[in-house]
Amino acid sequence: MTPLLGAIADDFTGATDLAGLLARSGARVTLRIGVPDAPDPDPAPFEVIALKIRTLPADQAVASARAALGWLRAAGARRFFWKYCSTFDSTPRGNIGPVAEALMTELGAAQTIYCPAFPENGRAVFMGNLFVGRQPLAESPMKDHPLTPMRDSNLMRLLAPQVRSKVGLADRLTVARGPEALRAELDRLAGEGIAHVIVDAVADADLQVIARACQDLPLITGGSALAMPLAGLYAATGRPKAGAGAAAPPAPGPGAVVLSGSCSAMTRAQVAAYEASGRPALRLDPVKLALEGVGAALGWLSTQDLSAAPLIYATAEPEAVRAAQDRLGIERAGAVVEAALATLAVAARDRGARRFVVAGGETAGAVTSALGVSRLDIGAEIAPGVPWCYAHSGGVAVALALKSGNFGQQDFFAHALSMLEVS
Ligand SMILES: Nc1ncnc2c1ncn2[C@@H]1O[C@H](COP(=O)(O)OP(=O)(O)OP(=O)(O)O)[C@@H](O)[C@H]1O
Ligand SMILES: O=C(O)[C@@H](O)C(=O)CO
Repeated sequence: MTPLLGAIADDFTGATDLAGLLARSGARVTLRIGVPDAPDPDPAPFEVIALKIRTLPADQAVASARAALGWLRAAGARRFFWKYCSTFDSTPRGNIGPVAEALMTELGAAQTIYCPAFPENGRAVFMGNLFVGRQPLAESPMKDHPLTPMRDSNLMRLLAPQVRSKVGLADRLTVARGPEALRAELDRLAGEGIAHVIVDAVADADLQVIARACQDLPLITGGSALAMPLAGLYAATGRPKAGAGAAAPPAPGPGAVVLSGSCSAMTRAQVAAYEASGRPALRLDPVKLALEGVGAALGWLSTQDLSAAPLIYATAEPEAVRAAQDRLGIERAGAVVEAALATLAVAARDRGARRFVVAGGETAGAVTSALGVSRLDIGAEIAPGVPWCYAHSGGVAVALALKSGNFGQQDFFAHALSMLEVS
């Protein structure tokens, strides 16, 4: 069937987040890692392409997003979703705005909306300002993110330098008046030449209103949560459902590994809880990795019983991250960690690991690429925005939980693994 929605995600955990919430509609969701080389004769109702473009130079990000759009259009999609982080992570120059503007041009769209709100995970947009729980974004732990530190909470100010056309706001007071009022406000703003509209949302009911008002736009942009009511609306358009939403696990075997390159506050708590529960764990030091390579970590892994699901992490407090970045540079510090975790993932698979819990979007991108995964089927949700995903890697069936840095409860790693426990 032709896809009801074609989505492009700027990182891999973001893509599984989106795919998991689309799957709540009950319709089949296929997640492609990167732009497929060939068309698929049987695309799913919801097609998601995962890119790793959040921190790339804007021209490269735009080129990848255009290629993804081309594939989705060729598959028959006519409505599109540009998914970025619920904490609006971007470099100062992009890539949220440049990609949105490029997709708008391709689609002939005069206006689009931006709504990163994800109420279930504590992300709310009010008067154009993004909150993480009760904290403004710039006062939340996101201010210390290793690659995209967010030091402003105002989405208009963040977006304006990233786009050529004018940025405006449809605020909560308008959203509270319902879909028709929001539609009228978007038309009024369009009349003023405003192409990029931040839309407030603090609760799921707001997302329902926004979805109803905007469902016919060729391009919608936002966090994953807005796609959830959209999926419900599109899936209810009377087309047959192509298969059930959640895929079944492929009996992945007892070996497991947890790999964490996320330094978010929630991941730090999850790493600490997992280690405290007595699981084997190895901490990676980026400076040591840069000087000595990954050999010692591979040696450690080779001695581990993978049925105990060992943890390997570079996760560290902001001061330690800054110290590594001062020594190596921001990019190199991230890259050595990503490369090491990717190598360790392949080594773990070759020793029998079949379940992989991976924390961090950039990290997940590096790991899935190294595992040679090109397509994921979406399974049961472990936590809001984190489903188990099933794939093939090196000829074997594997299960992957790609966890966004800030998602999940403290016991996430053990909880995820227990869902696919093999006796
Ligand atoms: N100790 C460290 N020092 C410096 N950089 C690190 C360290 N540990 C991890 N990193 C890098 O920090 C980056 C973390 O980004 P990543 O996207 O993986 O996590 P996240 O941003 O918390 O997750 P998400 O994007 O899903 O919210 C990666 O590039 C990783 O390699
Ligand atoms: O939207 C989110 O918060 C996540 O899906 C994400 O993009 C993390 O990288």
